[in-house]
Amino acid sequence: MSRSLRVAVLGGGSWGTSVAALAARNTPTLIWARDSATADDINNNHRNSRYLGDTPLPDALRATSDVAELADFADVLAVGIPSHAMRETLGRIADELRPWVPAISLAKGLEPGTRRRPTEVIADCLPGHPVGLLAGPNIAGEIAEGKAAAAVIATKDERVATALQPLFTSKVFRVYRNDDVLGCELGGILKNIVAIASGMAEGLDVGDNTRAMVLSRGLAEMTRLGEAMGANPRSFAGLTGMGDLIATCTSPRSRNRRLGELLAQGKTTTEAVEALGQVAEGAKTAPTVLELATEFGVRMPIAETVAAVVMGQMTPADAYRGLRQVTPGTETDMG
Ligand SMILES: NC(=O)C1=CN([C@@H]2O[C@H](COP(=O)(O)OP(=O)(O)OC[C@H]3O[C@@H](n4cnc5c(N)ncnc54)[C@H](OP(=O)(O)O)[C@@H]3O)[C@@H](O)[C@H]2O)C=CC1
Ligand SMILES: O=C(CO)COP(=O)(O)O
Repeated sequence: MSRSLRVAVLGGGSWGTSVAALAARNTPTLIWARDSATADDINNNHRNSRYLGDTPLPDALRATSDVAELADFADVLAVGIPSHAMRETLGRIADELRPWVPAISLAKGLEPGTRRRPTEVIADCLPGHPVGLLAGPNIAGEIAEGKAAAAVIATKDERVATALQPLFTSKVFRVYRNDDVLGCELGGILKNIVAIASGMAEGLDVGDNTRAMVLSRGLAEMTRLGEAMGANPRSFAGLTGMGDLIATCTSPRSRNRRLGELLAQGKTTTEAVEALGQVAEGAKTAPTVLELATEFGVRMPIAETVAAVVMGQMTPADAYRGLRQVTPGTETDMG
């Protein structure tokens, strides 16, 4: 009988660790954290105290801060590095990986400067490797605590998706397949921007009706951009679109939503990011998405407004005054 596929996770933050914990319950799993103290904490205490507090991790999960050891171990690579640092980190492992190893992105942001999606960055850095992503409404702390959820593995290759599905599945974590990589990836990336708007709504106490408007119209502009870029609009109604939008916009544990709240309290973006101590991809992604919107000729008033706030060009209160002033078109045209 062939041995089970070994999962290597690049990135020892909250999501990389939570995904590694899922995999470690099914198959041998090794996680790489650049900070050796994090690797030691996982190996010795079965915790990642910095990112997941006291939540216990499986005893079987092993950690390293040596990329070569991770590359040597990998039958499957899951990449849990924030988008802005993914290229540099993959560059350290690219030559060491066996060429057939599939690489699955866990990230939900665009690379600043290039506007490339994480799966595109992976394809640039690991040419020839099967590429895909895992996404959905998955607030890391909840997954690590064993709360029930579902996600999607998106790849173009059905056989790869089918091989990967059981590695991350548990009794309480259901993994679907979708071949619309673009749509699934954009859902996770774009919802972070709407989550910042939702956090600002919370901080400004504008009310639940206003927040529902922002979520619905946010989903409309996410879908509009996705469709213009060639994604399947139905993906935006699924787990990686509406599902993740609802989780991130409503969860007090979402970093993007918290960023919005901090901005509404009068913090600058730099102060808010520092106060979070964890990545909130929407802050860098919002201005980058506007470049895509221009390229594809799509109107994105919510992204425009969030970008103006994170760049310090508008206050959250003015943003909400502005959003209320958008001239409504036909709803189903998503205008
Ligand atoms: N947390 C969540 O609920 C979810 C997050 N995601 C996505 O997962 C991705 C990873 O985020 P997440 O784990 O949450 O982030 P965290 O902020 O929890 O952790 C970030 C991790 O990335 C590492 N890192 C940061 N900069 C670099 C760098 N320059 N080189 C190498 N490593 C670096 C950090 O290392 P160090 O500790 O040494 O700084 C840390 O291990 C993001 O794209 C996020 O949107 C997706 C689904 C759920
Ligand atoms: O993507 C997420 C949940 O699916 C996590 O969102 P935050 O990065 O806002 O915490």
